[in-house]
Amino acid sequence: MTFVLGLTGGIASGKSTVSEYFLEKKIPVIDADKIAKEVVEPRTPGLSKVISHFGTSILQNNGELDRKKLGTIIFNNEAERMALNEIVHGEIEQRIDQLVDELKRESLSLIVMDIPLLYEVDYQEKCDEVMTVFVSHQTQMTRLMKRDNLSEEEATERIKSQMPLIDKALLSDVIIDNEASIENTRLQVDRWLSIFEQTR
Ligand SMILES: CC(C)(COP(=O)(O)OP(=O)(O)OC[C@H]1O[C@@H](n2cnc3c(N)ncnc32)[C@H](O)[C@@H]1O)[C@@H](O)C(=O)NCCC(=O)NCCS
Ligand SMILES: Nc1ncnc2c1ncn2[C@@H]1O[C@H](COP(=O)(O)OP(=O)(O)OP(=O)(O)O)[C@@H](O)[C@H]1O
Repeated sequence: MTFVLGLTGGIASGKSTVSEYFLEKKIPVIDADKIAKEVVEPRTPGLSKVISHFGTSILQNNGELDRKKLGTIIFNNEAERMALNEIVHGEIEQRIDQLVDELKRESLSLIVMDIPLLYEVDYQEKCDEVMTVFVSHQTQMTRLMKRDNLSEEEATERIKSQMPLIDKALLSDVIIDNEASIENTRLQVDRWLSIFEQTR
């Protein structure tokens, strides 16, 4: 039986940093952010629906989605965020389910689903365990502002648009503390993997 590990956390808490490590270890990772980008590529039904709702002003000159512009709209307006979620989440979930089915058919022992909004969309039901990548609010703010070049206000809005990270941590089976170095974080993942292998 393939074990499905859900990987979640808050915006900029370090999910990609952890999923890159799983990939280095040759463990397949389904990346929800990547799938979310694919469903709104040029000439997709997803992008057409997004344009119908948000208008052509959310496009760049080359016809691609202006992600920065759409981000500014949805992270500042709950109704617009819910509208976008309503448009794209169905297809994202279908693609994730399809990938999980395909990987399960390969009889792999472990696969990882990296889903930022895992609890928000109730995907814990589809996981054998959930791992939350946790950092303090201050660290999350600092890393988010630096990585995405955001003001304090913009970073706060983005963090507030998600379930509080502490609630995700409390709901999850495993917490990875990503406050210290990346090396330290990797050691915690190693520990989980070694327990996983011993108990299989
Ligand atoms: C708004 C968009 C265009 C901004 O694109 P951008 O390239 O700037 O960011 P990216 O997609 O890399 O997302 C960065 C992070 O933002 C957070 N985030 C993204 N969408 C949402 C959302 N709808 N609600 C809350 N947080 C979100 C996640 O933590 C994600 O990891 C994009 O995030 C998007 O299409 N979101 C809707 C799809 C979605 O819910 N994605 C989350 C994974 S399923
Ligand atoms: N332990 C760490 N020490 C220092 N910087 C870190 C650490 N972990 C991650 N970072 C940096 O913090 C930022 C956020 O990390 P990462 O992109 O992995 O988060 P994420 O949870 O995948 O974000 P998102 O939800 O936006 O996709 C990145 O710039 C990353 O390089």
